Amino acid sequence: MILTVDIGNTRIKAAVFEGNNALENFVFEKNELEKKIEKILKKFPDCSDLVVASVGSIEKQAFLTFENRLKVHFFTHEDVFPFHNKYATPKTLGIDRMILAGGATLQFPKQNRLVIDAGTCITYDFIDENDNYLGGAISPGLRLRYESLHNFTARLPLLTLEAPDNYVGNSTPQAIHSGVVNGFVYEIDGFIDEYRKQFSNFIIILTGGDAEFLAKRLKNTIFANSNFLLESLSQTYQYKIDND
Ligand SMILES: Nc1ncnc2c1ncn2[C@@H]1O[C@H](COP(=O)(O)OP(=O)(O)O)[C@@H](O)[C@H]1O
Ligand SMILES: CC(C)(COP(=O)(O)O)[C@@H](O)C(=O)NCCC(=O)O
Ligand SMILES: [K+]
Repeated sequence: MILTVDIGNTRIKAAVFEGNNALENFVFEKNELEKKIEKILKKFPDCSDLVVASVGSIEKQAFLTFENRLKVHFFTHEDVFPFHNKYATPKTLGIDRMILAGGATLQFPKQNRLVIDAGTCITYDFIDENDNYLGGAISPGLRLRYESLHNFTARLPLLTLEAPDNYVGNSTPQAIHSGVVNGFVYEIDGFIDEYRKQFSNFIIILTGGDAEFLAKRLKNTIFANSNFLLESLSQTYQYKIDND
């Protein structure tokens, strides 16, 4: 039994896995890390490994306290991954993107794959059928768009996510919802269309905190799996153990 922990820039997500089965999922804030992990381990005392991917501000030292109880693995660029990294700056590629690429390679063998993670940022990652990680794109996520409109202007209010009534927003709030939500949806559909021009066939995996909201609004039909990063963490860890 393993406990996987994904430390993003907004929230921490965790899940306990028995083989490929997620037994329970958890979401919490950075300041609750130690307390929450204690609680999870109390509930699942059979966890033998704690596996972490962090792009947030939390480093390996935060997990030292658990090392006398279970095996702690904090993923880094030094680990073995199931793909060939063709990024021009492989050492700066986000560990979350490497884990997503690892999971996509292992779960969908011998095909082109596009992974879209709609989290704090939207990340696009493309792994071709020969398991070459080619790269992708990084853009602001949904909440980041609402927050930056507010933070970098004098007159725009901070709004929370709401589906716009219309493309033609007839008030400040409706104009912001239209711009943020429609811009977000058009961007992703637009990217998918561009990839389709370049690669005839690929599967699309959509994940991240906004995946569910997004999936039903896209022109392209995509199956959303909010748990894909944690599943990938568990699978990439197993791959690492088998190939070290
Ligand atoms: N309770 C919540 N707190 C913060 N963001 C949330 C929440 N529920 C949904 N979201 C959405 O999730 C996105 C962040 O996704 P997430 O996958 O948690 O990010 P990260 O992995 O970067 O920490 C935000 O854009 C926001 O719209
Ligand atoms: C792009 C990211 C900030 C996304 O983080 P997230 O939205 O998952 O919190 C993260 O993958 C990162 O810090 N990447 C480093 C730069 C790169 O991947 O090229
Ligand atoms: K992301």
